[in-house]
Amino acid sequence: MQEHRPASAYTNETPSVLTIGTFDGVHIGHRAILNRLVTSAQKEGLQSVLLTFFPHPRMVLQKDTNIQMLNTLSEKKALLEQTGLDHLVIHPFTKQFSRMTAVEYVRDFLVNKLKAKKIIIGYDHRFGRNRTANIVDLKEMGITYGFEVEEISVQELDDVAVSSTKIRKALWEGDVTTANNYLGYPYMITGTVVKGKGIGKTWHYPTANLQPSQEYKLIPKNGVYVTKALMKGEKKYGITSIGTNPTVGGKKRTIETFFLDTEANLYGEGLQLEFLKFIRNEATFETVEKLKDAIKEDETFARKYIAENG
Ligand SMILES: Cc1cc2nc3c(=O)[nH]c(=O)nc-3n(C[C@H](O)[C@H](O)[C@H](O)COP(=O)(O)O)c2cc1C
Ligand SMILES: Nc1ncnc2c1ncn2[C@@H]1O[C@H](COP(=O)(O)OP(=O)(O)O)[C@@H](O)[C@H]1O
Repeated sequence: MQEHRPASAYTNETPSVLTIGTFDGVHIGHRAILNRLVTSAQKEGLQSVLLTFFPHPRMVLQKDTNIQMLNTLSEKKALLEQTGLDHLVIHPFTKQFSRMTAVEYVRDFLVNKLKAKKIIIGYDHRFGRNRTANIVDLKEMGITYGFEVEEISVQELDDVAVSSTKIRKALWEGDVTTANNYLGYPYMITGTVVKGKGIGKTWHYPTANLQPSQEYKLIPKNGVYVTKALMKGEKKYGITSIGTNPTVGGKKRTIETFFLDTEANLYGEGLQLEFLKFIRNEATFETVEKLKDAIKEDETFARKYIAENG
């Protein structure tokens, strides 16, 4: 898969089959559409192209700083890489871009730049300045500019929307099992290990504090989870606590992992943490001793889970 950022970097002259969207999560429903795109391009000897806008239109137009996404851009690239897609075009959704008329957008951008010969798109897709144009307009423009429009059915689009909503809701409720079923892979947070309070080591439970690489990344509900990460190519399981550590009077929300059977200095390391199973809610214990007992139980739970599922 080749990456082109911004769209002006795209110079391939072979006609393309194009789809447009955020594809946040690249979940099973998204992959069905991408599979259709890739297969159609292969059959007709065309290039398969996904046009995605980054930063997300909502970040730009509504200055939405609370936006929560299932994928960072680099996670999304890695997932798309597996789909067989030829080209990922990442274009910044600026105010100026949003003011393009529907005809300018279709003629100059989709046809002249991205060489669209076929556009696979949802029946409810809207585009152009103020999002005034719809799929009927797109089909008419197709006659003028020589491309075909293939509509993604109501059913298929519904499935995609339902999955995205279910995944977000499940993660906000800590239900990573449901989220992972819809995603088709374990939910992950990528980031860097930073220094914490330095208490963990004194309890024989050192915890690697993960600073997510992007602020817009959705963090699952506060609680304790069985997790997994690769360290120098080696699979390591852990128990991760997401929360404010109320027992020790913490305030900041942290993502801390005690890795089982591991001894390593992880400060400054990049980690991709995969969430496998919810264990329990975060709790405020009366004493640190009781918290340590709870962590011991979490560890027992995790070892059993890994033995049965790992
Ligand atoms: C598996 C696990 C479960 C945890 N559960 C809780 C909890 O329920 N409540 C809480 O206040 N802190 C919990 N903690 C967080 C500890 O309070 C925290 O790891 C400790 O304060 C050490 O922090 P430090 O790594 O910044 O030194 C948990 C930590 C781990 C590793
Ligand atoms: N098994 C392990 N799991 C997690 N971190 C470990 C482990 N073994 C050693 N470490 C190191 O210990 C650090 C965490 O120790 P801790 O006392 O909790 O300090 P901090 O509060 O700074 O996170 C990690 O960042 C990592 O470098």
